[in-house]
Amino acid sequence: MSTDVRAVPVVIVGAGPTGTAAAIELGLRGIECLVLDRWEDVYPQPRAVHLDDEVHRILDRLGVGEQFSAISRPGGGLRLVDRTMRVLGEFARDGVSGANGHPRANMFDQPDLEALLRARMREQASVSFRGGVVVDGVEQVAPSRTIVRFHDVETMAEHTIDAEFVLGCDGANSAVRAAIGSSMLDLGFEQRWLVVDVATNADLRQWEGVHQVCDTTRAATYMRIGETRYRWEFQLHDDETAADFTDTHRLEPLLRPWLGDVGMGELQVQRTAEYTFRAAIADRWRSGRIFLLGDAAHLTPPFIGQGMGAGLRDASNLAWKIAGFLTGRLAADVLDSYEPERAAHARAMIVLARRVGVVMTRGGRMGDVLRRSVVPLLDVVPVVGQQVTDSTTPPLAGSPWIDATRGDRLAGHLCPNPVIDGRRLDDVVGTGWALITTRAVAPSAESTLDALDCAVVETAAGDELATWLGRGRATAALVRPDRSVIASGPDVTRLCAALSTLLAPLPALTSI
Ligand SMILES: O=C(O)/C=C/c1cccc(O)c1
Repeated sequence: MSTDVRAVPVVIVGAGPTGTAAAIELGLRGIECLVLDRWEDVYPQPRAVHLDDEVHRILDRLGVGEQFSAISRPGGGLRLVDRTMRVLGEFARDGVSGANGHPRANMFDQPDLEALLRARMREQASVSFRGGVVVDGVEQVAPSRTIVRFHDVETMAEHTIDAEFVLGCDGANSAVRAAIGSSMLDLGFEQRWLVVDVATNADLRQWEGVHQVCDTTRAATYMRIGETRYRWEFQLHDDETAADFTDTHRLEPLLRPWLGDVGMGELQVQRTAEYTFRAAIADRWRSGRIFLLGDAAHLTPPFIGQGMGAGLRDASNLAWKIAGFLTGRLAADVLDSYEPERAAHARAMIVLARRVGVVMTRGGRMGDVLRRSVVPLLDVVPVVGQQVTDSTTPPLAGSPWIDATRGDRLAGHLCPNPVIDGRRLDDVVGTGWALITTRAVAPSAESTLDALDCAVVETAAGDELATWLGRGRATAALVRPDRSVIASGPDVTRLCAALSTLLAPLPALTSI
């Protein structure tokens, strides 16, 4: 056993997008953390392909938003088609979302995004990364002390480290989840699908959104994810495996409906792989100061492209809370808000994805007939109809850190991100708290907010923010570092008072 026991405030297990995002968020707040991963480099194969405009804002806050725009391609939205490609329903997402300031659908190749995140993580002075290691044990020995044991894959040298917090971002087979005795609750969806990634210079001339083929005999998904990159997914029959589709003769009949006059010889098949699409959520996301994030906490079928985004939302929800606690500015109860806020949101997105999956794949011949009326179906199932159409995700709820007292119409919602004097609100406000108000702030409240390091954004009638406040029947809104509204209302003084009960002032700078 090595004797290199040392301590670090936060250990992050897993350097996928969720773990890296959490590390960057903590690093930007000066929190020391150690990130451990089985691999030195990012996994080179394509996987997730879509993030929405809300999650693009998270990437902005991490400092990789512009780079992400450069490696991603705006998507056209979602189209449900039958097996003859007749359009059953279309949910267009072309154009930039007014609220968030980014394309509502962003298509990309996961290794490209992971490379950006890794590079950004390495820029954080307080973050260390150790690849080529496997975590063997995570044991909380005292309320603020967890021992993480890991070994070097190459040398087999064993190490231990003390952490105050451990973030399990270690994926679907999470060792951290097992260590805290949490189990995945099956939410009733499990299907084997074939995933086919193709590169080609040929233009397939298809609609630029995601095509979901609703067909009980062979449900399928097609989408363009880059200038020269395309993704197909096909439900596998019970007697099939991905190995049956490695040669182009077997693949051609599957791809042909989208190829027009493009020949198979013009396509480079980058990868065929089998995935089991599941809907599941962890029964507990936390034990003491050990937390689960990303696929360790939830598995979302890919039919609405919300799987990876859920992990980035977890990181964005939790990191400021841990940093606030470790710097003494937030009380420990802020940590209690992570699981209720994120579990309810993740579950809603899983259920929505599962419903789209069911519409696509189940019901036999009668199901095919019913799917012809899928548009009315989406109208009558509000969560599917409204969310698939709007591409907005549900407001956060369920914790005292969202003060959704009766009548507060904005609490839990993301605040908009308009351009103010040439800069987006998120750039103006940075990584901290903000008060958005249509009324001038009284000097006493202003000095309170200043001591709390809470930015004040005054907005005038006719501005986008003022219109948003007006729709919420509020004149001011208090916005958390993750841009969710904690409370809104007509009384700035009450909001300031509320913030002072939650947030300690910045420590005064001591002069020498
Ligand atoms: O609703 C959208 O805009 C995108 C949906 C989507 C994205 C990626 C993969 C999918 O199967 C669906």
